[in-house]
Amino acid sequence: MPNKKNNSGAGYYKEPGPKLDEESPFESMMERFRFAAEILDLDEGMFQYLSSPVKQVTVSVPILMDSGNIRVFQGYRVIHNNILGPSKGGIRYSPDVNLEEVNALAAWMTWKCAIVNVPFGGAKGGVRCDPNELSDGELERLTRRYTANMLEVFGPDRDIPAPDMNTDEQIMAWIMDTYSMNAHKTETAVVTGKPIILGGSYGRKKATGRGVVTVTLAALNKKGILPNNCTVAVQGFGNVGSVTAELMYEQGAKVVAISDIAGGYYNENGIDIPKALEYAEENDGSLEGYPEAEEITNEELLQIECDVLIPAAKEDQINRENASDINARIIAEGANGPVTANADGILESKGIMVVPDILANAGGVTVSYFEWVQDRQGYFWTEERVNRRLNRMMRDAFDQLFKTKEKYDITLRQAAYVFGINKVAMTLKRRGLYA
Ligand SMILES: NC(=O)C1=CN([C@@H]2O[C@H](COP(=O)(O)OP(=O)(O)OC[C@H]3O[C@@H](n4cnc5c(N)ncnc54)[C@H](O)[C@@H]3O)[C@@H](O)[C@H]2O)C=CC1
Ligand SMILES: O=C(O)CCC(=O)C(=O)O
Repeated sequence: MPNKKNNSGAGYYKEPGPKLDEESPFESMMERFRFAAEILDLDEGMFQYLSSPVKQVTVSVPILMDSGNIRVFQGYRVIHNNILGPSKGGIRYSPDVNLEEVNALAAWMTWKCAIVNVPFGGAKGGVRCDPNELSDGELERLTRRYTANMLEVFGPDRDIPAPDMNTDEQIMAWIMDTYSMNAHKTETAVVTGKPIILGGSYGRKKATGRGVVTVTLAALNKKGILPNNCTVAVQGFGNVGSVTAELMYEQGAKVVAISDIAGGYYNENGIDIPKALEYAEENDGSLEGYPEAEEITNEELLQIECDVLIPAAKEDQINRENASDINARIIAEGANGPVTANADGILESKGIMVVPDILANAGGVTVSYFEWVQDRQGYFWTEERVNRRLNRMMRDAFDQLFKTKEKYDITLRQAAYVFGINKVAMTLKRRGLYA
């Protein structure tokens, strides 16, 4: 018999786990999880099952640097849950990567896959490094050694990585090749976000941004705002931010601000996004020194008066310190975890509609799923077919969560957690782990 939840309230669930910062990504995830657990009346056993990662792997990644010295990096992979299928999630390279962050990102993948209805569990990985300080050769050796140390974790039926911050299709190609060398056969489906020539999917590169735009348009529609009559600010100009800015621009929106790690650029008349893309392309991905716009800070970008704010860089950008200064009508979370749990209530009280990360940026994993399907079938789709199916799945997920929001009279974020967690819990019950 399942344990029955006691009735001592939300505090009951706060018991286990390490002491965390009030605004840590993991604590933000758990805060929302606890809320959804109360609504769903999850019993204690189910609560603990769904909040505990299935597997946390930490590896040392020693590599030979170009200098001839050995340097050892820390690598992580967390499988949060695999009840819906093999676990899925990106790999990030960043000096900030740590186990607690990866735990949060892996759990978000679990709820995200459930929301868009792809048959995957949730995982995430990373290596604590500054890729800007590594040569191409060092980056390749790092990726291959990390993959070699994860051979027992990764696998097309077990756990399938993909790109995330500071990782790209070349890094996915090295992962695929290292895994295949060890499997003694070419195993394209072990990783997604690969180059097309290696079994990648048309549309994957732009999929996350495309999905952000699909749900942003749906949110604008709910607010009665036309896309060609709206202003947009985008934080982050990498894979997610640049594509989102480009596609919103193509929709006729006025993109008034963009930024990257070096700072932001503002033009009240709208930034010419194709020009900005060209500029970044010519400057190694950086917007630094972009002309035809006023320089602003990332903090100022977040406070710009606009219809849609799209944080597409990293976690914890909108928090209890600055949430009351946000002047957008809609926030569409391109990044994972850009708004902390402490900011949720402040944004809600200001009437800002937040399209949460686990819905808004799910286009990436959706097309990763298409890529995995194509690799396993050895039959490849056109870009038009990928984009059409992506738009439909994102739109369906938005509508489903909107219904859940209305049913419980909660925010869209709360609805996303309720829907995702409920689906995983129901699947677990059907599979009979409790028997
Ligand atoms: N690549 C993908 O398919 C997916 C990415 N995401 C999430 O989207 C976010 C961005 O990922 P990508 O675009 O792939 O990474 P990326 O590495 O391609 O780009 C990151 C961008 O953010 C900027 N940035 C970094 N730190 C910043 C800071 N402190 N302030 C302002 N800008 C900063 C960088 O300069 C760069 O322009 C991450 O949270 C990632 O987890 C979510 C779903 C899928
Ligand atoms: O494409 C994927 O499999 C995962 C993308 C990802 O890491 C994310 O959605 O946060």
